[in-house]
Amino acid sequence: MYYLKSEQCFDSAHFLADYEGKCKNIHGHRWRVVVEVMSLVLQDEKQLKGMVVDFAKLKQDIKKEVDYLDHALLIEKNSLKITTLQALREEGFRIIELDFRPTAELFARYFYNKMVKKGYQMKRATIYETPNNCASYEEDSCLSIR
Ligand SMILES: Nc1nc2c(c(=O)[nH]1)N=C([C@H](O)[C@H](O)COP(=O)(O)OP(=O)(O)OP(=O)(O)O)CN2
Ligand SMILES: [Zn+2]
Repeated sequence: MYYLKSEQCFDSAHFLADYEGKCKNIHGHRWRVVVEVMSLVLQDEKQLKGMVVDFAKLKQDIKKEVDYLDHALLIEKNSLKITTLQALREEGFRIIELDFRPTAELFARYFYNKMVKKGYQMKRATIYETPNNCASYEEDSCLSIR
């Protein structure tokens, strides 16, 4: 099996609703997204010969997803009062509502699934919330413990 690893970063704010502690406040992170793809075979065509995928394409595909979340306030749907959300939007802030709690674990699953939808065979997606803390999502190991 061949494995490729590529990473991108984005800077965004979030908060954890229903969290007792400092992370209930709006705060920012430089989120580091590390994507690992895999393949049993390598390509055979001239330009891509000997590659799983061109790093340039992999990088571009990750960057597209990461850029969507960049410089925004990432909120879990229904975690702010409608009037608060409206007021923030009226101020012109970029707000992205997510249908999940914006934790590192769930962002890892989010990026994993985004890359699967683009046709990649995923090994793992890892999200660093801080330089010291990260969460990973993968599905292979889940299958083997069923
Ligand atoms: N399992 C998880 N735990 C926590 C998450 C998470 O996504 N998954 N997220 C948070 C908060 O978002 C918080 O910003 C992280 O807080 P903390 O670990 O305390 O980070 P610091 O800013 O203090 O950075 P360090 O580099 O670790 O000092 C909380 N928990
Ligand atoms: Zn945080």
